[in-house]
Amino acid sequence: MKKIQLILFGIGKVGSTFINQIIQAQEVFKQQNLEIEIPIILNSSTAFVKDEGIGENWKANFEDFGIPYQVEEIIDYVNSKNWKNVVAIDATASADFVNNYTNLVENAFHIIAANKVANTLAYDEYAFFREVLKEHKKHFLYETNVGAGLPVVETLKNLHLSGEKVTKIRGVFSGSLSYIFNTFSEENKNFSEVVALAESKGYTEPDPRVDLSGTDVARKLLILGRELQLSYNLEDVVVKNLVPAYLTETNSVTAFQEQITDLDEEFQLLKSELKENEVLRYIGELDVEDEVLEVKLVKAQKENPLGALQGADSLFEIYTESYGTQPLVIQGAGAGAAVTARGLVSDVIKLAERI
Ligand SMILES: NC(=O)C1=CN([C@@H]2O[C@H](COP(=O)(O)OP(=O)(O)OC[C@H]3O[C@@H](n4cnc5c(N)ncnc54)[C@H](O)[C@@H]3O)[C@@H](O)[C@H]2O)C=CC1
Ligand SMILES: N[C@@H](CC=O)C(=O)O
Repeated sequence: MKKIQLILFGIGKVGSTFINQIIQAQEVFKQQNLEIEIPIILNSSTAFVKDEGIGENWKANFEDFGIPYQVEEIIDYVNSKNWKNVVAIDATASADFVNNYTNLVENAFHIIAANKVANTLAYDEYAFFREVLKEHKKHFLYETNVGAGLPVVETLKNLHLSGEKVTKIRGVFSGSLSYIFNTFSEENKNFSEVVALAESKGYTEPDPRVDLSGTDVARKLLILGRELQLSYNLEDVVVKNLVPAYLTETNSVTAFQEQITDLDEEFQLLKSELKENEVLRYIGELDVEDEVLEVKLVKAQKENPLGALQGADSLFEIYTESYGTQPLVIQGAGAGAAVTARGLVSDVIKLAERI
């Protein structure tokens, strides 16, 4: 039996769903000769440790027996246990936490991340971390960075590494914005109400401005570009920001949520300009040949693939030399705790096959 210890950073919507999926899938893991445990769970200030695995009562135990921690103490503790296969799961959205990645890898942790920050650092830092991984022979998996549980990163990587020339990637990369524009186009609700609904369903980032500003889609575009070994930076992506400057940086998330009604009038106007068979779509496009990375709001006809999307579905069209005029298409729920957590579990299984 191969034993794997998961150290879970971030027990919000995705992290807590991940714990429950891991607990519920124990029998399936056993059939694959795997014993997968989560001995440590952490939020930004508190850790709960149980060497044999946290078990079903983890929430109550975290509240009752959680202790303050420093990441360095967690690393020392894990080292003292001599566990053979240790994986840090990053289910935070934290840029600060990413500063620990190198230290974790140097201390024998593999990393699986839903957090997109490490893959969108300045190119030099991104490349440096790849070197650290190579030097320490550790794995870093992040399928959920793009399209939540959809197999986008691996598909693109496989195409590229098999010598297929990818010419363009285009689509609706944001599950939350897909949901927002689907609902806003079809229902008689203010834009601000629809954003609040998307937040309540767990589709947005912890700070919804990361979605509405285009940053989340720009990150995904950059991550895909870097899978094609293109050394772009976030600044290379031309982005249509839906959040006005005065709501972008200076206000807290709560203050933004209180002021988001300021956007209602502008979006109502945009909606009134739509023809009957049109919907708004926030799309990403990477044109490899023309070196264009762009995130923009467009009008799409309901009967074409972009316009026909439902719910929080994302759509990725990959154009290559072999998939010329008819692209390879990956479509499905692009956000939500259940699909994202399952994507993390699937990365754990992939990692287990490699170690
Ligand atoms: N919600 C979704 O549909 C998807 C989310 N993701 C990514 O998953 C990550 C988590 O998203 P959610 O669960 O929705 O967010 P969330 O806000 O519900 O949870 C984040 C958790 O991280 C914790 N945290 C923050 N800083 C930390 C630190 N330094 N150390 C340890 N814990 C820390 C917070 O206390 C919170 O428990 C984000 O990076 C997001 O981009 C990726 C794909 C889809
Ligand atoms: N907020 C993101 C979640 C997945 O990455 C999105 O809306 O797509």
